Amino acid sequence: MAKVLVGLSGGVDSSVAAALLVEQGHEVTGGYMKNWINAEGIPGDCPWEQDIEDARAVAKTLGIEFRVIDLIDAYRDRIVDYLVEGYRNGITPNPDVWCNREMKFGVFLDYALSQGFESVATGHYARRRSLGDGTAAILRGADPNKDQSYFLSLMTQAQAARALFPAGEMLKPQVREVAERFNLPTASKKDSQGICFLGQVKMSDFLGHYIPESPGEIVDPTGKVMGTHRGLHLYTLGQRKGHGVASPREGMAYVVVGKDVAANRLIVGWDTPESEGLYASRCVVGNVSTINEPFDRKMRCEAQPRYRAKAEPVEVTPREDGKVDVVFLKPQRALSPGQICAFYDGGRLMGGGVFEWVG
Ligand SMILES: Nc1ncnc2c1ncn2[C@@H]1O[C@H](COP(=O)(O)OP(=O)(O)OP(=O)(O)O)[C@@H](O)[C@H]1O
Repeated sequence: MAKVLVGLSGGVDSSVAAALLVEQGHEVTGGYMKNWINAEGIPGDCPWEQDIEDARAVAKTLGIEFRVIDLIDAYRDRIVDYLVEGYRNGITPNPDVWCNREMKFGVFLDYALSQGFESVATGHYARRRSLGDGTAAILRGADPNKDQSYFLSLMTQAQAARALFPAGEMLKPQVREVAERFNLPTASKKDSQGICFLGQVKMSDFLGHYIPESPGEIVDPTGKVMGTHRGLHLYTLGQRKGHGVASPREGMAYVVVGKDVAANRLIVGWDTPESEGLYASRCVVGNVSTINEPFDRKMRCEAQPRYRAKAEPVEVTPREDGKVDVVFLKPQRALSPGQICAFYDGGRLMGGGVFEWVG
């Protein structure tokens, strides 16, 4: 039996993770990470007060200790600044993936270890397997519709060794059943969506607080002016909606196919493999982190370029600078610098990195 700190977010998945650990006989404490409190004037819709109340009520029902841990400064430094800087520099950052590495299994895990806990548990839909030699592997969650292992792809072995994901062994309907069986006050709470601290607020409204708009022309690949954009940082390769260029007819959509930074022009084209710039097979992935084995030689595995994308066969070759060259056997749509590339060996998460160059 272990002393475990469970990240209680006020949602049903982490409530059930805590309940299962209590049932298994562990010594469990619930911890809410206070990351973001909608500071004055910054657009956001983080329901943190309600979430703390819900997390506290879950802990009470389970008869476990509950703590609120103030990580506001670390969150601003490690997640919000990274997000804003990323958009400012024209990349597409993924704060959810970094949050797991830097916050939940970063400063929150450090806090847990300093307080005598052995592990941090979360409600992620992923599975962890002890490999017997003190190391651990992370597998895709049992529920293929909910699998969240992609978000854990920048975790290190040291972090995986201390992690527990009890809800990831179940399907979502089973998680709701467990919540009802334990009479948890979150049993029928709606799942949260999008980037947690933004809630229903649009990313563009949030960014508007930090980055001024800088309008320019939207052009098609021949240079014909099609409209006006509000600032290149607000658009992502492959984006279909929100650029304001109407589709001429059913089945023909304009999507973002490129950015001409020097001329401050956004380029739109047809959503087809023939559109130059939209599909790519070769890329360089940096910030590489692996959970079990390093990429120390040329390897075949699968890579998942986005949360809801399919993992596709790739060849990975290590480079002198610590990054890896990745070649997708089939060209992929809209790979964008800043996004996370998660590597898998079948159902096992090997690690991940950040797309730095796509060609
Ligand atoms: N503010 C927080 N404090 C503590 N733990 C958190 C917090 N936010 C998220 N977590 C942990 O990280 C897990 C995954 O976070 P995510 O935001 O993806 O939640 P989710 O999938 O909606 O799960 P839940 O139903 O538990 O909210 C949660 O299940 C929880 O264990």
